[in-house]
Amino acid sequence: MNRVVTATSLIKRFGALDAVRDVSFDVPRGSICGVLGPNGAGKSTTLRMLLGLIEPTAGRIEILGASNALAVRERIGFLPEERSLYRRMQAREAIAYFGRLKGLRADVARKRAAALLEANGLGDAASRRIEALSKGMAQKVQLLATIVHQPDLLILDEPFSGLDPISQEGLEALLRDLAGNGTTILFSTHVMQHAERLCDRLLMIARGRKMFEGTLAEARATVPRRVRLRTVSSTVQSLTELASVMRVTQEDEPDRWRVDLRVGSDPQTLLAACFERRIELLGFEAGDPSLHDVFLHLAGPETA
Ligand SMILES: Nc1ncnc2c1ncn2[C@@H]1O[C@H](COP(=O)(O)OP(=O)(O)OP(=O)(O)O)[C@@H](O)[C@H]1O
Repeated sequence: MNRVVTATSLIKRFGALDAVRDVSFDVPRGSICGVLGPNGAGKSTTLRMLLGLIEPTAGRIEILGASNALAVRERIGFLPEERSLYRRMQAREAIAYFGRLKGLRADVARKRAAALLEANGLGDAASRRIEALSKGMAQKVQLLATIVHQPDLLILDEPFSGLDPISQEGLEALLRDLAGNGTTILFSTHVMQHAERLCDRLLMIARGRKMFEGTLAEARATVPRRVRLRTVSSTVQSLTELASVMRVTQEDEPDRWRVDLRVGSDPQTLLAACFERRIELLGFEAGDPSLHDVFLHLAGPETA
């Protein structure tokens, strides 16, 4: 695997608090990788260590081939959780300014800023001050400022927070475009649905510990599959070697059952067993577990 980030046994203590406890993970080149976890899990602390903003208490980081992000800062874009654009600057100038900070020539930075605004539906906002933009527009401008120097690696801390659903969709589309053009993206979120739609890879952390690292399919495979059945035949209760079977207690719908498959059983095996035992099915629905289900399963209900 061609990796852009390799973090090994990262630990961060703040006084008596273990904010990050022995977390290791990789970010493959070209991937969209989500760092998931509830508030206080240690996501921002992990990203800040990668960026060289805070020193790990222990552990090793390799980022774009360097042991310290500051050595490769021109190749990294970072959107912090606390948004900060100079409110009196015009949108185009604000983006160009960040480009200049990353080493672009003034004329190149301005040209790119104008092109980015245009390409992202904000052409009309180019000469408006940041303070005159809506929150969603200002956030988009800040993201454009983060990518104006065309970084190889983009790190975003909670990029979706504070955006309405339409702006969230717009941001998802922009991130997909960037990834399609070869940018590696690492972002933190506590909203599982964004990760579910966007990510190739996931890192789940809870209370500073890594709970899972891998693909979406691998994450889903950690949870026993659940099937929702409809049948009036109570023979369904005899399927105990395959699953734990519970009637869904709704008086007006006595034919509904929740079937939690045992490890190693899959919905096809269950379906075959139903036919074999002549259980007449009125409904059979085998949904994928959501990332929320995966998180609850791995980290426990009190963490989600
Ligand atoms: N500079 C600091 N000094 C002391 N404690 C800190 C500091 N930064 C973070 N913490 C603590 O470390 C823990 C992890 O915080 P962190 O910000 O990494 O969580 P997070 O997963 O990003 O949460 P959120 O989604 O709320 O931003 C929290 O208990 C937090 O209070």
